[in-house]
Amino acid sequence: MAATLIRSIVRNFKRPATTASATYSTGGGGGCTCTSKKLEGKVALITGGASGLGKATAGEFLRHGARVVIADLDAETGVKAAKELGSAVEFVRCDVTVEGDIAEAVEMTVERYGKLDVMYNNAGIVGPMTPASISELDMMEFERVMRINVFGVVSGIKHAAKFMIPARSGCILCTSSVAGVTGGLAPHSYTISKFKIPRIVKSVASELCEHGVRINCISPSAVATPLTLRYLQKVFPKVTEEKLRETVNGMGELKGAECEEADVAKAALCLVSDDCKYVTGHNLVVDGGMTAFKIAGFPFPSDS
Ligand SMILES: NC(=O)c1ccc[n+]([C@@H]2O[C@H](COP(=O)([O-])OP(=O)(O)OC[C@H]3O[C@@H](n4cnc5c(N)ncnc54)[C@H](O)[C@@H]3O)[C@@H](O)[C@H]2O)c1
Repeated sequence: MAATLIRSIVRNFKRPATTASATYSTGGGGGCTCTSKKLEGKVALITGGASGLGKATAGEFLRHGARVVIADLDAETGVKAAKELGSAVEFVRCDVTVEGDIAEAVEMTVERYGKLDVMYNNAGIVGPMTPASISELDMMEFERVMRINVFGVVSGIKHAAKFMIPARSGCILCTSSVAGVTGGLAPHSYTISKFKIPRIVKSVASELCEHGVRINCISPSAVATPLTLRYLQKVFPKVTEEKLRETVNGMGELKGAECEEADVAKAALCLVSDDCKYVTGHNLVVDGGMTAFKIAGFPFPSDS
């Protein structure tokens, strides 16, 4: 993700990004255009829900009738986000690298609402952008990224499953990335951590199936969120949010479509709602065709 963005930014500083007119989603801008509420009466817990994709998904779940608990490391942003989103949202401070925090967030949700229908393990970090070479990888940093992006996800699955298995219902979602679909899009630590998520999901789905519990993951391409901006600014300190949005929107292969947080949120909604009641162990890639691209002139040169 990060390396592709950097290449794209460099290209875009030289030539203006193609302007696109539509979005990946049909509703655009985060508003719900449907008439039926897909999560009416459901209770969802979202890690990393204070910002970016987690916050956008919290908003989408709310619009569809869910009550949402945001679990995040950043208490200030989390409290602000919960206030902004409304009274059906609560914040709980939680560090996903601490198993006890996850266990408490799940227990608190079940105590308060009597159940847990949706567990969304979304919290993640990119980690350092450098070094580029595996031969210089900082193993402490590698461990830190794995602890948040992998340990945190497995821990979230474990503690949600404790309630969902006896309830014989529930749905777990995890965030991977296109960086976990094809190599070379992001630093090694991030890439390795994201490659693990679809495999974890397959492994766990094989057990949870027999309890009527679904588990899937979602793999977005680059979206203009605080995470993307923060990390790009480490390489290009002058990159603005506007420039980032312009660049991200020029990255997908799908013509006439722009990528927004809402596209990921709507795909997440689809996976956790009954629209996908027969889908489990799946990795839904939301990338505007980025990982399905065709190399120009291959296999037949354009002038043949
Ligand atoms: N933005 C993108 O382009 C993109 C693309 C593909 C995948 N993703 C993935 O989507 C997820 C969300 O990313 P985002 O872009 O919304 O980022 P973001 O930085 O906007 O939000 C991530 C949230 O996770 C929280 N968090 C970080 N460490 C935590 C911890 N130890 N415990 C609890 N919360 C913690 C942060 O406080 C933050 O609120 C991540 O897993 C990321 O890898 C993002």
